[in-house]
Amino acid sequence: MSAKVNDDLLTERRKCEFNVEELTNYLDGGAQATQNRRKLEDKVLSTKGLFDEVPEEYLSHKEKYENAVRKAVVYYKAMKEAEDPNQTEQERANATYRSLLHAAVFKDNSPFSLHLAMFIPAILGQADEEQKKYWMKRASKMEIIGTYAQTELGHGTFIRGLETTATYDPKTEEFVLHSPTLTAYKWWPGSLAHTANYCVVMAHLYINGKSCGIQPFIVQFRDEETHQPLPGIKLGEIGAKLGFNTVNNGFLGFDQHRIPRNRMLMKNAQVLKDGTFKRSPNSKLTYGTMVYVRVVIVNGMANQLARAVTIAVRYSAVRRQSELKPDAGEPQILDYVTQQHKLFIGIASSHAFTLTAKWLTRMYQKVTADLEKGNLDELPELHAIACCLKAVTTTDTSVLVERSRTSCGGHGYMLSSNLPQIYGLVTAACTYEGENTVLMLQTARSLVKALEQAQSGKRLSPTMSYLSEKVSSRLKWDNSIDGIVKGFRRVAYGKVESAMRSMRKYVRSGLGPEDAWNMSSVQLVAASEYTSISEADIRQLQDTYEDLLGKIRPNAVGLVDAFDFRDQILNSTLGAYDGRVYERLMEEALKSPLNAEPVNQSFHKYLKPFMQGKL
Ligand SMILES: CCCCCCCCCC/C=C\CCCCCC(=O)SCCNC(=O)CCNC(=O)[C@H](O)C(C)(C)COP(=O)(O)OP(=O)(O)OC[C@H]1O[C@@H](n2cnc3c(N)ncnc32)[C@H](O)[C@@H]1OP(=O)(O)O
Ligand SMILES: Cc1cc2nc3c(=O)[nH]c(=O)nc-3n(C[C@H](O)[C@H](O)[C@H](O)COP(=O)(O)OP(=O)(O)OC[C@H]3O[C@@H](n4cnc5c(N)ncnc54)[C@H](O)[C@@H]3O)c2cc1C
Repeated sequence: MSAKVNDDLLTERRKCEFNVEELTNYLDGGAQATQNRRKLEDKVLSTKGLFDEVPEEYLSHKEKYENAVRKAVVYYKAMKEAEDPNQTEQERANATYRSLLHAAVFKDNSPFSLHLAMFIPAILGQADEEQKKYWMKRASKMEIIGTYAQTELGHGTFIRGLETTATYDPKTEEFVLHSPTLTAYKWWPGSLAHTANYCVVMAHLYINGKSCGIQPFIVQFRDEETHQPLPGIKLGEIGAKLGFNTVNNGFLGFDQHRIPRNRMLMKNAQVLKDGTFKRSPNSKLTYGTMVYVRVVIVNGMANQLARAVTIAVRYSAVRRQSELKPDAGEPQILDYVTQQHKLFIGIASSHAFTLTAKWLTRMYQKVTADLEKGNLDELPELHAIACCLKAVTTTDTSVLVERSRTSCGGHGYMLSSNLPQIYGLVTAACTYEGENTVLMLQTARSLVKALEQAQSGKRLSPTMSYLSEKVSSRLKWDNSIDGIVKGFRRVAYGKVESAMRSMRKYVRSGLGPEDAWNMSSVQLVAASEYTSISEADIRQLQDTYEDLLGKIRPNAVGLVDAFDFRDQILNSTLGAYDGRVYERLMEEALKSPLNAEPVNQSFHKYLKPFMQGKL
């Protein structure tokens, strides 16, 4: 018999003014997609051995990793078996697109995540047809496990500064991979330490002493039978982190490690047997895997933020605290407008990121299809947009997940709430796949170029067209959606124009272009994101905003129920559908190994002698 649902949550669900299932279907892309997703979740989550006997927060660093590998094997086998052969690739992708199935199994991400998130996309995007056929067969059947090894101890952002070398030896038709310094060691790649046995390595190619830029190489670094590191390979784990502690991030050093010529992924650039180098049509095509993951991250943020606000809103409907009016009893904390302010922006942002992710994915698919036909025209715009949206959505999600945590008081600080772990996952995304400041500056680079083109009368791409609109200096402000968008466009135009004016001022003062850029870089980053609008407008917007909070209030629980996360996926004492928060907090607390005995051995070993002055 299922546990009794909390009365306040029942009341909230009765008050909801819209059809929750309809919103769930919309988010999934239709009723059939909801059905597919739920069927997939039913199948996978009913698999034995997927969940932890002991909560992983009570395991050692080593036990956590070993437990995660145990679960990853079970999980990925269950996912493979659950796949519906009658579904199209697209339907299958949709079914997992919104599902955070892996989050039900891995609170801190999976030791296989890089295999799926980067190793396979790197092969798909960087291998020639023959290489793709061979490596995709092995990688998709999990015969090999891979990762993406680009970052080094000494370099992460500056790819052209990577020190790992790949020197072509035409006599043996091999590349010699070498880490000339400690800072050249690959450092950070997920799964690298003990899980994977192959990786795509980004290394500086040299032929006859001449630099041929950064190229991708597929490299085996562990024996497929014994899993021992191969000769000339130094491997290890980089240590405990804020989060991602079951992703097995590692380091790898090469000592004159030889690989055959056909291990350079040669879709874009090629090295012939005699060492002839055939350049890529655009050297930045080598960076293509990162563009893909930045697009995926936007959708991932939407899902993670939805998970956090579901937990915090349901908890806020159950938690009663303080007095809003004398003798009126303790209200639900969700009735405090400050609590609504903290949480409802998170609900709205998750929906905004979901829609943005769909739009960006379509743009990515179009540009990728054009690239296949040799048309690179829209690649710079895709890069600029992907940089901006990855940076903005990860920054906002980190802020909003942390706000969801602090809105739950002390219980939000419990690992059993799962809010700290979700924060650990999303805040990492502000750094990986391109540190956010660096990516915003890439976008700023495109904005400055676009404004210069607009000022010389050239047509701009759709996403930059706001820079060529002659925006009147006194825009008639109204708080309609259209009016607000126009306001933002005017602010955005002003930010770019001001940054550019600042750079020109520095150049006139005698600074070189690079120093002028650096001096203006705070403004340039601001030009790539949005900031405030003028004073007078704020009051009008504020009234509208507070009115909106009141309209959302009766639907808040319905809005998060519509995300349709199962309790296993929320994995939270505060966010379960039945709202039995206090019982769950106690159930989880009793699982602490410290509660196995009333008196811990440290009393007799240390405390008692200390308190009796004998230590
Ligand atoms: C798990 C829970 C969370 C849920 C989220 C879901 C996530 C899904 C998967 C998550 C799983 C695992 C997580 C771990 C994954 C993380 C893996 C990594 O971190 S891999 C390493 C990532 N590293 C980077 O991103 C490095 C960032 N640096 C760069 O990209 C480049 O160095 C640079 C772009 C900053 C500069 O490159 P550089 O060669 O120096 O170029 P210039 O600045 O000189 O010139 C810029 C010029 O080039 C164009 N350009 C740059 N990059 C690209 C590109 N990618 N595509 C196209 N064009 C590009 C740029 O537009 C400029 O053009 P101009 O015409 O000259 O202006
Ligand atoms: C959880 C996690 C997982 C990761 N997984 C992988 C992986 O699987 N594979 C992989 O290859 N890498 C991985 N990385 C590494 C990640 O890609 C790098 O950390 C990231 O690219 C940033 O590089 P960095 O750490 O060297 O920082 P740096 O590049 O040294 O940046 C440090 C600071 O300097 C600033 N800075 C740098 N350049 C500029 C500039 N031009 N203008 C202004 N400011 C600048 C940055 O904004 C930042 O604040 C992972 C990282 C994390 C945190």
